Amino acid sequence: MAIRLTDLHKSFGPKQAVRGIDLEVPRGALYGIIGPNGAGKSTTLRMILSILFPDAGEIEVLGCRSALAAKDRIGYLPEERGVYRKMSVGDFLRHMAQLKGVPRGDCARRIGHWLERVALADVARKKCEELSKGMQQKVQFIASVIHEPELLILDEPFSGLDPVAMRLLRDLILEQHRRGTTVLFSTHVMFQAEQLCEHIVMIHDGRKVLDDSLAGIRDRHAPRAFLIEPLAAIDDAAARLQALPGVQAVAESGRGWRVDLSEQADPATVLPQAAATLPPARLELIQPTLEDIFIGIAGRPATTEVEA
Ligand SMILES: Nc1ncnc2c1ncn2[C@@H]1O[C@H](COP(=O)(O)OP(=O)(O)OP(=O)(O)O)[C@@H](O)[C@H]1O
Repeated sequence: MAIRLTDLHKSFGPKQAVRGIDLEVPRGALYGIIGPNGAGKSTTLRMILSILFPDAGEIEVLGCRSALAAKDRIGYLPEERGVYRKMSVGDFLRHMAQLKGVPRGDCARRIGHWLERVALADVARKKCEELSKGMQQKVQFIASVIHEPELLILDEPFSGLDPVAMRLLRDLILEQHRRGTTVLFSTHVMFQAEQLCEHIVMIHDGRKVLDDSLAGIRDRHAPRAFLIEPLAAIDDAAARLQALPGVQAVAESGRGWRVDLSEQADPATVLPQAAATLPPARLELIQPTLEDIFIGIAGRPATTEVEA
């Protein structure tokens, strides 16, 4: 295991931020920790990194009792972005690389290579404060990988990035994963985890509520809705669909309707009935998103602040 957490607890005054989290991340895995704002993701990551210390529980990182003993083998992109504003980008990256044990003679080559990769080859001499927020984030990502860590921990790596930068970062994270780095990242934007991860850990209110491969999650959370687009317009189509046994709700969607099923209904029974009622041009099951699954577990949308 790259990371092993056992019954981890952390409170801030009366606030129980993390309440009994167990987690095992195998070496080489790509894990996404998801959950709404305030769920306890950053607190968990900070405890893994020994930035915070748990009130109770055990932590093992890369075979060590503490991340401090393995710090040169770990890369970290913190949620609160922090480049040295007055330093040039090149000096900042040189400083970070040397802190992590990159040989002096190899720093310039690695920095040049990475700045090129993130399309920032021309900013090495600029002061960090002259860069946009997204550019600073790319620079900070470089700082987290320049020493070729075995374990890479990224706290909300996509926040504040435009779609092009987001895609670039996603590709770079996948590349790290392919070269064997264990990657653990957090996000409150669930589709980002769906796009990237093979394994999802969902945290809600300081507790782990889901820990499974994406494939396993899909198997366990069968579709509970379908989309139907009729061949021809029919006036009372929505009412006809709503009248079918097992249908909970019907809502207009594009050229047709989204039909949500009640808990007991079997899609294999309802779909043929819907097709007979409303001959379809298109009829397909809607896979639940992680967001839907989260709502199913937590009973509320994932984007709201969760407080105890
Ligand atoms: N240093 C601190 N002092 C007091 N309370 C804190 C501190 N750090 C976190 N908390 C509280 O602990 C809870 C969990 O916070 P945490 O930052 O771990 O959540 P998160 O899942 O990372 O959310 P976000 O995506 O908003 O960062 C929140 O209620 C937060 O207000």
